[in-house]
Amino acid sequence: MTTTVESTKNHLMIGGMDTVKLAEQFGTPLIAYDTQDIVRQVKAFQQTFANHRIDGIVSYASKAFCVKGIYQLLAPLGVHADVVSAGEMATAFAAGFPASRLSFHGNNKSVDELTMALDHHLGTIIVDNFVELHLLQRLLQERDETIAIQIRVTPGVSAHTHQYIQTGQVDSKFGFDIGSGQADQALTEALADDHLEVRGVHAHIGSQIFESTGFVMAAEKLIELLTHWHEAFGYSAQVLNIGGGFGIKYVEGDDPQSPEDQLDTVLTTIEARLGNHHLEMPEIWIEPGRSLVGPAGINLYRVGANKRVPGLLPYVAVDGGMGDNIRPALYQAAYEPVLANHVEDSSKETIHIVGKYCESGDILVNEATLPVTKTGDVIALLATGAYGYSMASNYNRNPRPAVIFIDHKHASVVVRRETNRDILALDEDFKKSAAEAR
Ligand SMILES: Cc1ncc(COP(=O)(O)O)c(C=O)c1O
Ligand SMILES: N[C@@H](CCCC[NH3+])C(=O)O
Repeated sequence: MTTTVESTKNHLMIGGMDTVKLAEQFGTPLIAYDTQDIVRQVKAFQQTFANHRIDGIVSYASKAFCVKGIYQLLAPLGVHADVVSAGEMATAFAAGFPASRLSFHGNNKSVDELTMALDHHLGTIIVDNFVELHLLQRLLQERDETIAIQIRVTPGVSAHTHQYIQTGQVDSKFGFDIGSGQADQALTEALADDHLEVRGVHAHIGSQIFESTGFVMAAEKLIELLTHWHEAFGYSAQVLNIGGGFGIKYVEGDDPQSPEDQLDTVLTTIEARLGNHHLEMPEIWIEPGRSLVGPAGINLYRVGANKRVPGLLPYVAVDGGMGDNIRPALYQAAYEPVLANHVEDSSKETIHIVGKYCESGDILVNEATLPVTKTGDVIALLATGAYGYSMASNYNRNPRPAVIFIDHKHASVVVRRETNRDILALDEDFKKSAAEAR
């Protein structure tokens, strides 16, 4: 449990520290993570693999939250990570994360990005399509180098989740299609190229998945594919990568099967199906993003203005909003709010918690029932650790918040708060350049 309530002061605590004091010390909006919550979930995944005596790799999906600090937290735990851009790669390198434990994902990797990956001898490229495959082959041939790859396929499984975050169905921009023979073609071409070490197969079926059924179906499909590849091409995979997507609880009423329980069920299926087909157990990879960092993070805001119209729910505005958390506006995502400086009170009211951005849709929590709030109060949203800071923007030229890690009751800034100077850093002086051109 990341957050608790301190009973004398009635304050919300994270990782044993008072959120009201953190808000004062570091300013708001503020994103705070309980590092030990992340560590605990990594260990729960690793323990599940160990219980099955399966060689398992936990490869953190960096897109959920990508800053140097997270790589530095995860590296000593033996975790791998996947990156999807030069920027994520550069962040991992800057943090000292071993390149051999990075895999490179993406449906449109550029020449420059693939070159960067090869220059740094990345552990794995997860090949997504034929254009990329052929580009990679050309680059490797020019350099006369080899690299390990996994072949990403679309298993034809739609996870039961928001349509924008489903990826495993056949009609998807990601991965080689199985049914039309594309995946076979990709394998054949890759096996024929000495510059590629084909380690195995990858699939990712979606995100925020609450129960293991989709994973089980995808794993069954992948094992069918591996059986076919074994029979048709004599190919034995060393890696079976089932992607990420383990769901988390955001609000009361969300009741996901725990990520490690979902994994446990999938591993049991994999063991049984491989046995039926007399295939050796490959290394099993998972790519959790949200489940590692989501529950560990909270956002802290300070209450400013409010608007009260008789007969309507009050609007209570905080000093952040869609710039630091786009998920409510983008996916109608729901979050649990807490009045951090006065958690419990018998008198409560229902309000809209809104941000400060110039969009009517900038609503962080549509109907929140909280103790009555006043200007200067601190509101926390819980479980904001995934896809919050990583999808943050400078809309309305607002600076992005600071991010802190709470580690054994010590708070460290892992990303400093942006300033107007940071925001202006990329702007060029058009007036000057136009005058020079004349
Ligand atoms: C290929 C791949 N792996 C892993 C993830 C991480 O997903 P999640 O954060 O839901 O665990 C994603 C994002 O959905 C992804 O596209
Ligand atoms: N950004 C999404 C998840 C996308 C997963 C990326 N493959 C979210 O906030 O829920």
